[in-house]
Amino acid sequence: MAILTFIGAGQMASGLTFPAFENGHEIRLVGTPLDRKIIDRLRQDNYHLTLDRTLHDGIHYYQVEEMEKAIEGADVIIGGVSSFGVDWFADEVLPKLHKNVPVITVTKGMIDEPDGNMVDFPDYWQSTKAGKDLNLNAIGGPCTARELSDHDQTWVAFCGRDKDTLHKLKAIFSTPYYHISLSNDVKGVELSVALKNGYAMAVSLTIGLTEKNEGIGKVHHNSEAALFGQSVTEMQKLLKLAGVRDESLVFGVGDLYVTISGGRSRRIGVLLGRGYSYDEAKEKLKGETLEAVVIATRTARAVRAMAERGKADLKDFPLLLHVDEVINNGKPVNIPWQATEAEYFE
Ligand SMILES: NC(=O)C1=CN([C@@H]2O[C@H](COP(=O)(O)OP(=O)(O)OC[C@H]3O[C@@H](n4cnc5c(N)ncnc54)[C@H](OP(=O)(O)O)[C@@H]3O)[C@@H](O)[C@H]2O)C=CC1
Ligand SMILES: O=C(CO)COP(=O)(O)O
Repeated sequence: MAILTFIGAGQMASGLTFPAFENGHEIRLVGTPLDRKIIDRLRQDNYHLTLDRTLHDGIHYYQVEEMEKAIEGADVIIGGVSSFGVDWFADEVLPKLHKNVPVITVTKGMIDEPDGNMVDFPDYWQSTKAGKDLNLNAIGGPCTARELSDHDQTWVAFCGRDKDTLHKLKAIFSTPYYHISLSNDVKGVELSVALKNGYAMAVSLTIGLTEKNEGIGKVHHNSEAALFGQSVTEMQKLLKLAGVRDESLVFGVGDLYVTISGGRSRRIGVLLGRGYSYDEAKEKLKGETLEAVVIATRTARAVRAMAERGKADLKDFPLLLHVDEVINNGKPVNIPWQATEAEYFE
């Protein structure tokens, strides 16, 4: 039995307690300063307010000021914040961790540098004073927290630099419904699953457009599939520009599928497709964790920076740049269909 301390009691970290608890481990779930109500309610009856599921009885719950107590004696630390909590995690959590205790995080996202270099979060944390000696790993791939909580068959990748650590982490979390591939291409896996958020929003524009033209509830799959293909093409080019391994794309592609089917990034795309402005859509989804807009903005900025330096061709990214225009410049949705046509000759 291992002691697992989850920091951040959002939906994903809390969903991950299911496989971990069922494998017999001691679970300590610590809320961030924003999770106070979630922890209060969990302490009453194990019901998680935003996950909308009841966690296993026997999990230990901690408010943020009890974090150090929860970290004491832990064998693994699981980071559960969203991309909006990355700096809080760097400033408030990393300095409290011991370098021989592995960390694994669920956070998806990336930071773009002025030259267009895209930095994944494990690398970002590793570059901080408190993070430089830590053993930082991450989870990427298609996984919605509620479906994992419901024991739906789930397939993810654990990535990190040390093979033995990854095998140890896999043994802790692996169950007959939680399937874990391993990779040491941290940047590849993490960028792939981050990029898909912006593209899930882009594909979902077609869902909203269909509803706008033909009525709510009307569904067409051709247009969704067309932009799915275009998204994969653009993601593949982005990963190539980032210099990562080809096989890491597959985790982002699976993630794109699940996010279009049932993610929060879908909801904003659908509203934009229906004709709401970005501000109106944001207002309608107030309180939701919407990472897609930040990711699409950062990715478009990175592509433009690389294009200025002659490293990328803007013509390769019509969908990304259109989404960026819609959310950041108020342009109406007008999918650049012609630009998605390609010619492939040997
Ligand atoms: N690796 C994987 O398998 C998967 C990962 N994800 C990713 O996991 C991350 C968390 O998603 P999810 O749990 O669904 O989101 P939630 O919104 O449920 O939880 C987000 C967590 O981050 C905290 N947080 C947000 N902003 C801040 C801040 N400024 N400072 C400190 N803490 C903050 C939240 O507090 P509060 O709840 O009060 O906002 C909460 O603890 C996301 O990056 C998401 O993309 C998602 C699916 C699968
Ligand atoms: O990452 C996800 C599933 O793997 C969920 O994405 P959303 O943040 O869009 O809900």
